[in-house]
Amino acid sequence: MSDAHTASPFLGKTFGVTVSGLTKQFGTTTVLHDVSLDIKAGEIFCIMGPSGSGKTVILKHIAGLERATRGGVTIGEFDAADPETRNKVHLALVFQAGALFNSLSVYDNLALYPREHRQCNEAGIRERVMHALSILSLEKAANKFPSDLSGGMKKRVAIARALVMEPQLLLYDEPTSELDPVMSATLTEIIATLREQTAVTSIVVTHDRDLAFNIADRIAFVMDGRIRGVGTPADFKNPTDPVIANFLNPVIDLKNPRFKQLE
Ligand SMILES: Nc1ncnc2c1ncn2[C@@H]1O[C@H](COP(=O)(O)OP(=O)(O)OP(=O)(O)O)[C@@H](O)[C@H]1O
Repeated sequence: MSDAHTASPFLGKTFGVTVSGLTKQFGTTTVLHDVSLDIKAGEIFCIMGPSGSGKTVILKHIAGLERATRGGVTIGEFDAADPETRNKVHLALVFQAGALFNSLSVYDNLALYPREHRQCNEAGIRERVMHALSILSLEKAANKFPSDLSGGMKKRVAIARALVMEPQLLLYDEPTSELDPVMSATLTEIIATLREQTAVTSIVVTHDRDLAFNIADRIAFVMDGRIRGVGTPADFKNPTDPVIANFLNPVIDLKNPRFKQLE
């Protein structure tokens, strides 16, 4: 069995992701410069970096939602930009906004994908939906509507919905944004537990230092559309690169002209 296909209780397969020389231009602006990453099957891989550095654009290329200007992404042996790949790889996205349908109950939000894809009968769908809800401790919320839920619960529902798709690759964009510290810690545990239970490859775009350092097998730092460093959390405990060090432990200098207006 190759490195790209380790056992997963879902479909018996999970996938590594290779980003090769990925360059992306929007109009005349280049937002990704020759980005290369080798994400192993079953790994929790975090992508960190300042706002606007290109993290979400990388994630969108992995999800097949953007076309590369040069270079590309493969998921296992499949080209991420090929629409057929979505039929071969179960990929689920947990986006910043959660994107739940407000007119549908939590249960129906989760049941939507298997119903649309006619994957099983209603009894089978019920089993999958309730299993996903139980992993996220959401059984009691099944009949509620998104408007009745807190931000943290909506995030958990979004993850449960992704799980119903039986993903082999889970992509998270800022999973802990807008969450209080306790809920952030809970979510961190959930992501780690899911990987333990399902061996799913998880790619997490985040600003959240605690999240990344607690769950990542490896972290990539993206600065101005370029990879600045890749390593384990231990590698970055005391970073030698001053740019990464300043990102992780910013030194606020109130004499800096940027703060003049505050005086
Ligand atoms: N569809 C688009 N058209 C034009 N420019 C875009 C588009 N999508 C992203 N960009 C630009 O690409 C750059 C990187 O954006 P991206 O969303 O990847 O940043 P990010 O690192 O995820 O930031 P944040 O942490 O704030 O979410 C930004 O300058 C953004 O304005």
